[in-house]
Amino acid sequence: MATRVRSYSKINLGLAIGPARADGFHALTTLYQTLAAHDLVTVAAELLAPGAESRLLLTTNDRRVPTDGRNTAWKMVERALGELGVRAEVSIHIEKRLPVQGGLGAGSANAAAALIGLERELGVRLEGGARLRIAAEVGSDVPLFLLGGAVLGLGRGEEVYPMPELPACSCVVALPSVGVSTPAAFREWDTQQMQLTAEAASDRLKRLSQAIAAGLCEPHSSGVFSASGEGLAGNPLSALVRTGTNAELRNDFEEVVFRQHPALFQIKRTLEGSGCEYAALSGSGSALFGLYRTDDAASEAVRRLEQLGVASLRTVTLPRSEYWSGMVEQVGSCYSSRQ
Ligand SMILES: C[C@](O)(CO)[C@H](O)COP(=O)(O)OP(=O)(O)OC[C@H]1O[C@@H](n2ccc(N)nc2=O)[C@H](O)[C@@H]1O
Ligand SMILES: Nc1ncnc2c1ncn2[C@@H]1O[C@H](COP(=O)(O)OP(=O)(O)OP(=O)(O)O)[C@@H](O)[C@H]1O
Repeated sequence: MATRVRSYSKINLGLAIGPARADGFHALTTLYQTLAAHDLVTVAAELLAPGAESRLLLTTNDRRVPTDGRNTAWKMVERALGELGVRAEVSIHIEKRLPVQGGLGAGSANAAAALIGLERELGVRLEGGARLRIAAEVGSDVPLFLLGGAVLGLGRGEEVYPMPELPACSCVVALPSVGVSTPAAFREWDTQQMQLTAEAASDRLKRLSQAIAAGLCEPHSSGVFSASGEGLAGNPLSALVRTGTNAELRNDFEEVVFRQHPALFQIKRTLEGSGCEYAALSGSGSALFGLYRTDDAASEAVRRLEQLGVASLRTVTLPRSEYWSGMVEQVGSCYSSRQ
């Protein structure tokens, strides 16, 4: 038997970049939201006798994905076996459906999915704190995938806090053909922001935190919350975006990435057409997303992107309960392609 795990993606509803830290990372405040669009990660694992060496085999349908110790899923499994103090033979197959270097956290999600598959296969579960710790060692974006739904990311993005559920809504992700390197985007940010004092850089983080808190609080504090509104109307996501748009909900990477790739700004404008609640770059890009009030509005966005010659995918935002309920499936053979 093997375990197949839906390795869901994320967008960053807002992302503020703070000062560069001594360890080479940047302080961040970000609001992650998981999406239903996913890769498939299939794990088969068997315990080995004490004294044997662990054996890992990683395969994938995408030539750009490393199949050795550089792969995020490999790193995660190696660390998890070490933490559990066991030896095992582990096969991982990654069926890539999401873009590589897209800003959708696909590689990071693969790492979390591999851990979840491994635990299922071995019938063990790492303690919660240890899971988050090794996830953070593998990458700043990995821990969010151990929570799912709407997640606040602090520190370098690895310090994660579950936020109130935001109801699912239609999402269109535009997939420009360029890839953006995350470290290069951070370096470019530093070059552009050299004149900013550390205090001013920290203030950016605070302003986004305040926008998130104010937005998530608004439907409750104003007494207008209603589940009966059409699409996004009257829900906390809508309130967040409405409050945030007037304040600080944005992605700082846009300042860097749009300058280097002006076509991406054009795509954001296209996503912002009728019925769009909010559109932004995700992470360091190159993917951009738009959130829509209705399915018709999302279809219209896809059509307009097609006219521009830009590929896209239609998906929905994935609240935490749905993130976990549909994630795992037991399969007969490791590489079966049934979905
Ligand atoms: C841009 C985002 O996708 C936003 O969600 C993430 O911050 C990136 O997370 P990730 O891909 O998991 O990134 P990591 O693998 O941890 O880091 C890759 C590289 O990006 C830079 N990096 C990353 C995160 C951060 N807070 N500051 C940084 O400066 C560092 O140069 C680091 O070596
Ligand atoms: N499991 C994996 N899947 C995809 N890429 C991987 C994986 N493991 C390592 N990599 C390497 O990581 C690089 C970035 O991958 P990824 O697709 O996660 O970027 P991303 O979508 O920009 O993620 P993020 O939003 O976290 O910045 C790739 O160029 C690839 O060489």
